[in-house]
Amino acid sequence: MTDQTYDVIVLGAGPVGENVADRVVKGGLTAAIVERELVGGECSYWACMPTKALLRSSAALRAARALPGAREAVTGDLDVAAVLARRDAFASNWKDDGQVAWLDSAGITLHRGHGRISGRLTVEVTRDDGATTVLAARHAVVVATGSSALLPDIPGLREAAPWTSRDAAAAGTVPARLAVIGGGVVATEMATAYASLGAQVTVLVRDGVLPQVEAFAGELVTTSLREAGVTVRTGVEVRSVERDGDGTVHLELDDGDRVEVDEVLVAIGRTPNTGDIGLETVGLKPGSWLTVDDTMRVVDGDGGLYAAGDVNRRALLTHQGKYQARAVGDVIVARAHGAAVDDGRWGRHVATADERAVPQVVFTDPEIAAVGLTAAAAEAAGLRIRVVDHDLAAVAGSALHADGYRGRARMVVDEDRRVIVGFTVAGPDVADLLHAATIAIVGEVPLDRLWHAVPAYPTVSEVWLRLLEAYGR
Ligand SMILES: Cc1cc2nc3c(=O)[nH]c(=O)nc-3n(C[C@H](O)[C@H](O)[C@H](O)COP(=O)(O)OP(=O)(O)OC[C@H]3O[C@@H](n4cnc5c(N)ncnc54)[C@H](O)[C@@H]3O)c2cc1C
Ligand SMILES: NC(=O)c1ccc[n+]([C@@H]2O[C@H](COP(=O)([O-])OP(=O)(O)OC[C@H]3O[C@@H](n4cnc5c(N)ncnc54)[C@H](O)[C@@H]3O)[C@@H](O)[C@H]2O)c1
Repeated sequence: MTDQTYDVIVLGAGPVGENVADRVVKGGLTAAIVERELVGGECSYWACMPTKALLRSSAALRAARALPGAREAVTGDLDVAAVLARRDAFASNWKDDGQVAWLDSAGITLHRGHGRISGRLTVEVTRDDGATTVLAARHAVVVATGSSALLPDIPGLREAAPWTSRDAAAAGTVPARLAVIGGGVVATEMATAYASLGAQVTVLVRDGVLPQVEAFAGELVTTSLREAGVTVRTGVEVRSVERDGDGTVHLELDDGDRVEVDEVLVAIGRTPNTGDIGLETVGLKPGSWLTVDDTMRVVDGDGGLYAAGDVNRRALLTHQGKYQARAVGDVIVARAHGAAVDDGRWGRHVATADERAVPQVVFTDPEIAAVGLTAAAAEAAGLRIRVVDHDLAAVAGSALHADGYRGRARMVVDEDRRVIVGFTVAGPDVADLLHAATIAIVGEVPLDRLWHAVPAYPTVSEVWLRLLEAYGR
């Protein structure tokens, strides 16, 4: 029996679910959103916001210490309690009143509880007290349930109560010794943060540091982590973990070494939140990532099922998930109204940029900002490329920005089309340089035209001119 009917039901009120619901309501449809924890999702309370708050104060301190005059004015160390308090504020003290008020103002109906699909266009919501409500959708059910930390099957690990990204983001105290398993984005950002907060950090990496980005960027981060006192061990696997009666965690490595710490953070990637959402009722496999077409409609679904954000594995980033949300919200509205669907390449109803133009900033020291393909990925994709590198320290704006500035930029050019397909820059405070590259890639701006986009002097952006000069005209 159906209790309530809406045009669209969104499962999960993370940043992506919220944006899907907002979009369909703006398009004239009704929407309900189902959330089992906090409205705002992982990003607001346990991921993007709190982790960036943990990193920001020490980055500002580093910047001041890199400048004569400012350096002399810094007379103390980082105030850890103040950093944690600012982090708490950025996580809204783990309360979602503000987000709930926003849902209200946007005309979206919130159903609190665990949502499960119970057949085509039907969702059952189970509240904490066990009461259930059955919701029906006229047009679409959108799964935006996100992802959770993946735990490897290392003997003793689960029993040792390891930290996941959630614990690292929300910790109330800083452990004296922290081991980090993994070398990706979470591992390097949290190693940077906790080292700055005073922990003795050991990073245990199976492969290389930040394997997803250009190798020079991972090398710069490794060097600076080591300079900050972090032990970075690459090419090691953790064999077993044990927490003893005193709370000390003992890790045994595959080379026989042992590491003793107070907490161990596992940061080896994500698993989709699809294990208990009723996928079996619509012929899909519980626990799997949801494969979608470019309009975010689930492949092998029932036609009314969509998936956006982390759960479809296209790009596990908030901004990219919200981009998908705009496309999927609009396409649901178009289909509901029988309007034309604009699903051609770069059309309104598709998320084409997911393919080859995903921007990401890693907030380590130095920051890494990258968009599009790495040189290796471009070659693997069969492109005929030319790689152009430039030393970021050799740009007037960088030299002014900080003494001893270290950094590097790379552009990857598709030689057949003479357009940029990849851009990576590593250096202090480079995050906001990235959008220019994203525009160049998405706009497929010809290199000959880029010469007319003149970077202001003396800014770090002048690296664009240096890269073009190195490429030649
Ligand atoms: C430590 C860390 C730092 C990060 N930093 C950044 C960053 O700086 N920038 C960036 O772009 N990305 C960052 N990310 C990635 C970013 O957090 C995710 O890409 C983003 O949160 C995905 O949004 P989402 O809405 O798809 O999922 P989520 O944010 O995970 O939201 C999903 C929501 O669905 C709810 N839910 C799940 N199952 C059910 C169910 N059955 N019923 C009801 N509700 C359900 C959950 O409770 C949750 O609220 C970071 C990730 C981590 C782990
Ligand atoms: N600033 C940001 O934009 C930001 C920050 C944090 C996280 N995120 C997103 O969150 C997602 C999750 O981040 P993450 O760091 O957990 O994953 P990741 O995919 O970035 O890195 C995982 C790392 O773990 C290693 N690994 C995998 N399996 C392993 C195993 N069994 N043992 C040891 N090492 C193993 C991999 O080689 C890789 O280095 C990413 O997709 C990332 O984009 C984004």
